[in-house]
Amino acid sequence: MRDLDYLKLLSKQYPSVADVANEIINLKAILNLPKGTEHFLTDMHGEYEAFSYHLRSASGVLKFKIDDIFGHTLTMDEKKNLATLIIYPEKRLKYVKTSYSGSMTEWYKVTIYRLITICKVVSSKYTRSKVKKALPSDFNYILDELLNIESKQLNKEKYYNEIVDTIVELERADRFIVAICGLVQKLAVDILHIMGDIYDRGPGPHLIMDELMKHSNVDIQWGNHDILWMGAALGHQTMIAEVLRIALRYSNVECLEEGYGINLLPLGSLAMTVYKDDPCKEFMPKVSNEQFYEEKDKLLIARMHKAIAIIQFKLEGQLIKRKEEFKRTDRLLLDMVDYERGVLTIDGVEYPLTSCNFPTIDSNNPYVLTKYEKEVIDKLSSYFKNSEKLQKHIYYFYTNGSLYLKYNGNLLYHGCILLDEKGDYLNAFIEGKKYKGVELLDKYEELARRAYFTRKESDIDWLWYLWTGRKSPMFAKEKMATFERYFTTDKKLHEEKLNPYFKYREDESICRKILESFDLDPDSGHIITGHTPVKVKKGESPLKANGKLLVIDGGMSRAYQNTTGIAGYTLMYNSWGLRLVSHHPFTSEDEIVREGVKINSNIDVLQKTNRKTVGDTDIGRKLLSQIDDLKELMTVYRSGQIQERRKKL
Ligand SMILES: O=P(O)(O)OC[C@H]1O[C@](O)(COP(=O)(O)O)[C@@H](O)[C@@H]1O
Ligand SMILES: [Mn+2]
Repeated sequence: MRDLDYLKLLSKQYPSVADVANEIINLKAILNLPKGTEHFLTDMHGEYEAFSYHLRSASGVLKFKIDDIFGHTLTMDEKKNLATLIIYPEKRLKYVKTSYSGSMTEWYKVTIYRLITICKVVSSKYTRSKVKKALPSDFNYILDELLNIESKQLNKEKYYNEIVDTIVELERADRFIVAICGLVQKLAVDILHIMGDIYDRGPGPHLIMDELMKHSNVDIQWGNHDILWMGAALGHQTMIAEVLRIALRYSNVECLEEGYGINLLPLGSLAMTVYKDDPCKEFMPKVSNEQFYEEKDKLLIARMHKAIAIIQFKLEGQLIKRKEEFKRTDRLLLDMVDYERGVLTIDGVEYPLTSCNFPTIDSNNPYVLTKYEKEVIDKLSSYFKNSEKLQKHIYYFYTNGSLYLKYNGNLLYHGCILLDEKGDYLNAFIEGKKYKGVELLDKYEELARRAYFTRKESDIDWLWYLWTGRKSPMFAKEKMATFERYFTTDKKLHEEKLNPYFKYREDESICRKILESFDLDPDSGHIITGHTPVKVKKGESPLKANGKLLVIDGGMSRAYQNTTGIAGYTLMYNSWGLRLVSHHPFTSEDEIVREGVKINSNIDVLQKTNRKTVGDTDIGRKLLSQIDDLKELMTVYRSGQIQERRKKL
């Protein structure tokens, strides 16, 4: 029996038996709608165009919907063109107008009828009120009418045709098509799960963030690269240096300067002064669009890249020394360099450095910044802290993100659950207490949130730990061999050993144990993760542990497509089950608009179940408990314990 005070409160919202009955009927009806489609994306690494394509096309699912709806009544080309229009309506309309030889009036009418048909199908999964809320304001009334009448219904056929004819006559067809295509995109997916690593390597993470913030239903599982940016945005100088180093390594200056208004001039001046005669060959940017860069531009970027890398190594050293708890003294590499002989000594073995020009390093005090370096990093950190856009994006990470998520029976996280060599949960001591498994993740999340609220450097240091620490579930590797990768050639030194979890994730019993420890059903649940690109080229499968665990990082990041051999995976979980889609490299929007979408996605059906309804989901369970509350309210109304307040007629 619910508390009477609680029911009194509820009675304010539902003041009469009739109101309660209406709501119960409404909720029960919702429980029987098909489960909404979940769309999982991971490791976008700044690839805005590919991301946007996935979002607009629901990762190829729209193309399949069109096939289902129109079957053989349309040709393959017609279906392809329709899909292209829905994905890129503005650009495709422009293209059609210049290339179509028939009557445009006819084209508009036929196209609008087809779009309405598709829209009806994708909206049929939702309540009328949810669809109404999603309608674009310009065409709210008209779309509501068109979606809810049958064109063949007696007396309505003329009315329906009249609406469509008038839209075309009044030259509103372009805007109407753009609006309805946007609606189809929106309704095709109910919720978007982003499994982390939006940032670094590619040019457009800020654009991805803008797009996500427009979306109505998104959750993010923080990736190590996102955590890095979260720390940088809070003004943490070590992480700012790291963010800039990676950006310069991939010559992504635009994202910083134009996207976030971060002025790189001070760093440029430092680089040109301090490294003016240094060829900086280890720091040449990785650029795929070579032709846009002149040699002198590349050299400038390389020098800035080196300048910030050295600042990063120094600041990291300072952090490691002040934070003994992180147990990271193995990374105090600047102490291990003989600056006269140009060698690095690790565990008694000497490795020659590829170059040894360190004009800002005092060999007796290698971690101290020069006055000039300090001035530059101070300025840069004020730019990061004052970038309004960056601050908004990071706030969004905190409000819509978490370290892991349990959703409809599945467990979602970016990297790993830390295990030891024996496959048991790895213990970690934090602030004097021992944690492992779920508790460890919860503790890390608490620390990440504390950093945002206190903004104390010693708290923000924990974000750095999550970026690269030995026991970080997002990084999941023993160390980050950045210095060695720049300055030594010995491949053994470049290795970054993965946590034993990556061996055990192939083991079904371990994956089941993990699901159970999160209070999830190991029979029906799945673990869904990103972080490690699946080397499809070498025969690796994204399905591990008999399909209990899925790794959906297939390399949306262009920089990793050579390793993976594909352009990424996306996962869809609709009312029929889980479907994994693999993608061929994204070419360009213009090419797709011209040539039409390619049918290049393979779909593997992982689980074909009876059709799931909202009643089978987490939301469904909440609705069921609301129904129970309402039933009790009805009982107390009837027994007179609470008075009904009937509306006056
Ligand atoms: O390939 P890049 O851009 O040099 O980055 C290499 C670094 O990125 C990392 O792989 C981390 O990034 P991921 O989370 O994408 O794996 C480090 O372990 C490694 O040192
Ligand atoms: Mn990652």
